[in-house]
Amino acid sequence: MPHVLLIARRAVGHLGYVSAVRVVSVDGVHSVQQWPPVETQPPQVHPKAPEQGAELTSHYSECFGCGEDQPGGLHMSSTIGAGHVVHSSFTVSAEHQGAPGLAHGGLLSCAFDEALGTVVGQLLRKPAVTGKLETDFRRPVPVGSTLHITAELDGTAGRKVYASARGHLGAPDGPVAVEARALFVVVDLEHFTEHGDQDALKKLRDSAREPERTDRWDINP
Ligand SMILES: CCCCCCCC(=O)SCCNC(=O)CCNC(=O)[C@H](O)C(C)(C)COP(=O)(O)OP(=O)(O)OC[C@H]1O[C@@H](n2cnc3c(N)ncnc32)[C@H](O)[C@@H]1OP(=O)(O)O
Repeated sequence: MPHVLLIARRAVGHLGYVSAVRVVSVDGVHSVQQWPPVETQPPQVHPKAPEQGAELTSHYSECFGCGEDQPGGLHMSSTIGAGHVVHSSFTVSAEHQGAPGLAHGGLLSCAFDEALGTVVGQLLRKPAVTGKLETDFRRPVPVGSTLHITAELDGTAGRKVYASARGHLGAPDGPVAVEARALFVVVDLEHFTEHGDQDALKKLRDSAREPERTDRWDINP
């Protein structure tokens, strides 16, 4: 099935910043999508965002995506890249199978949610949650392989943050197996205090007081 993906990025004068046009051709049927779907402003990286090359620690030890205390989790690791980019890696294990020997698509979407959430949270340092996540599965991802995911901030529009990511199979320059785009929405702390687990939030808040853990609380409590 032929897929053609073309991403063109341009500055739109003083009105806005990013306009990426995504052209997809599937079996001769063409559809043109603009990404981000609305006019956006350039992402404002927080002055306290980790510097390029910084290896990120988990924002919450029980997070399914990156938590070290989550035995069934994805145990993803991430590093800050150049510009508005975070590099993450995810190794597919037998627990992540859908078909025999192949990663489950939902698990792969989860890995992208994590990678995209990481670029948003770590670079903007505002609590934000996924509002919409769209994933294109382009190649099967076998058990034992590692996906090298590059996630990038594409722009902001008020509380809306747009980010996209590509997952390369086996190596950072390997073939693209999965792509994803997401809308994150910046939320107040009440989002977590009203709907989340109060005890776990208190534990997280307390651990954020430890000097080496000050990175945790302001990202995604
Ligand atoms: C470092 C961290 C890594 C973590 C990675 C993992 C991240 C996650 O998985 S978070 C968990 C999954 N997500 C959630 O549980 C979110 C559940 N949803 C919600 O709480 C709410 O719907 C929420 C907060 C997204 C939006 O609600 P609310 O705050 O009332 O804002 P609302 O006015 O509806 O939306 C804000 C804007 O976003 C737009 N928007 C919201 N959802 C969507 C959507 N699905 N599609 C398109 N636009 C949307 C709205 O149209 C609105 O746009 P505008 O400002 O132009 O009017």
